[in-house]
Amino acid sequence: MDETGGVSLMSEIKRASPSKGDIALSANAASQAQTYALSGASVISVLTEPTWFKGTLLDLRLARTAADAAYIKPGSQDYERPAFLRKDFIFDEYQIDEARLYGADTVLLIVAMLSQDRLSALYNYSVQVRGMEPLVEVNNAEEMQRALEIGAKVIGVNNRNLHDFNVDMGTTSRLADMVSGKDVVLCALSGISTKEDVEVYRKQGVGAVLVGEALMRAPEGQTGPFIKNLLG
Ligand SMILES: O=P(O)(O)OC[C@@H](O)[C@@H](O)c1c[nH]c2ccccc12
Repeated sequence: MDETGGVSLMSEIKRASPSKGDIALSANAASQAQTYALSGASVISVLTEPTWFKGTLLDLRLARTAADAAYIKPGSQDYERPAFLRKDFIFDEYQIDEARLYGADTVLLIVAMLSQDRLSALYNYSVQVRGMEPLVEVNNAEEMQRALEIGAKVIGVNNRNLHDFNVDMGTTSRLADMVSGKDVVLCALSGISTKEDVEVYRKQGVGAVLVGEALMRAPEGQTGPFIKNLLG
């Protein structure tokens, strides 16, 4: 997918989560996004959900604006501009419009949350009306089948089970065969924190990894080096 050994990084801005509680409450979305952008992240995922993740749509706008502004600085053109993902529980077309308005390039659609009809309608709306190819999240073979049925091209396997929050890093690996040879970018989501994790997925044909908590917990000044190490 890119020059960094084939695996792209989707770096996430996430202050809190239902499974981990508070992670980085005082995080500044703008500076976090600049660091991600200038360290080689291909996608910046911004949690906009307020109740469980303590995010806001304003975080998305600030992150997008700050990352764009960073590219005006001399010497900042070493990396491609990252794409922005609105991470939220999307169940209505209106939220897709909202995502666009606040600076997102695309949205997350969670298969487990939607009937097949609604999943398909939201997917088609995003692609055909807004020109945005969503990240479609699955957690098992049945959901993967549903994602393939609607024609999803970017499929994320969440290693975290949304019912009990257990993380099983093998979840992505076990489903990888279902997309091999298809025109699909397979993404591994959750629980990723080391170069070794990324390497395992790279060998299995995973195109992108999404990292949230590990990046949000990186000590001050260490986020950039952490990213470079993950990708290097
Ligand atoms: O913080 P981690 O372990 O790197 O995981 C991030 C990511 O997978 C997670 O934020 C996520 C995956 N799917 C979601 C759906 C909604 C909200 C959040 C998510």
